[in-house]
Amino acid sequence: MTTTSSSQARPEMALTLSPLSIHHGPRPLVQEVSLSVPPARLVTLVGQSGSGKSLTASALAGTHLPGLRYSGGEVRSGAGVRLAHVLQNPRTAFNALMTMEAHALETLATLGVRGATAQPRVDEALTQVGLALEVKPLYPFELSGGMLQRMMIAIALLRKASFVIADEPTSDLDPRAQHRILTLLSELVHHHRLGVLLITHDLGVVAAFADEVHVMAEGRLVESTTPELLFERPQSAAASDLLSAHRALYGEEEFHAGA
Ligand SMILES: Nc1ncnc2c1ncn2[C@@H]1O[C@H](COP(=O)(O)OP(=O)(O)OP(=O)(O)O)[C@@H](O)[C@H]1O
Repeated sequence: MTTTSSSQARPEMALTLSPLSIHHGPRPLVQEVSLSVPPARLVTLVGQSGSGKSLTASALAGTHLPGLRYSGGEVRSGAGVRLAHVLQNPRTAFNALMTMEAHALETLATLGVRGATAQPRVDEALTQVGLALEVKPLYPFELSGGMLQRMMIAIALLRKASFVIADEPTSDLDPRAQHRILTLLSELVHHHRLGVLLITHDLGVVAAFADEVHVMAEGRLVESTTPELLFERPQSAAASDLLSAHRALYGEEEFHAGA
């Protein structure tokens, strides 16, 4: 989970990335990609493996990888707005020697919340993400991947993050656990005005949960549209390919939101 800054959130401003390019030596990995994640919207980023989604998302989360050359890519989100980065493999985000409660309390302590006021906040966040309070004394190895994903989201809530960047947050989970996490994120978007950038390989997820979809191919953003239009009239070859692959797996069913 990454932090940009502290103080008061201004949730009316979008999280934006000005045109970003990333090179590895002479090789372009991301080319002139800009993105905007408004509050209360679930924005998805799709594209074939290697198309540059994760590099773009991590740059938006403020992470620049060593050995790569970044140009442009200024991140703006309004003064004091906090971001949370929910990682593909949640286990790497936790300290193996700390309980869930210790993680949560440490998060609150960084915001100056300690002592008697901290405990009810922890319980509230765990309940919000559907985790039993019995997880508090448990260590990361004692929780499933899905529980750890929920815990990452609980920590994002404790940090009062206005935006969550989630890189295939459900790829390790079984379908039911996947659906629960995505439903939770979607509820936070629509009831708490959270802005979410979700990287996914699954156009079924796009159809069911996304407000917007951006398609990447070979390091470029090639299409930005709504899920409805993506399914009805894909404009780019990359979107058509993703759609054909999706239909080959799941059949010809038409788009329906909330599927
Ligand atoms: N640290 C790095 N050094 C060199 N090349 C890298 C590095 N990280 C990523 N790349 C390359 O950049 C390209 C884009 O990678 P990225 O991880 O953003 O793709 P992606 O669309 O997220 O793929 P996937 O869906 O498989 O996660 C790939 O060709 C990858 O091999």
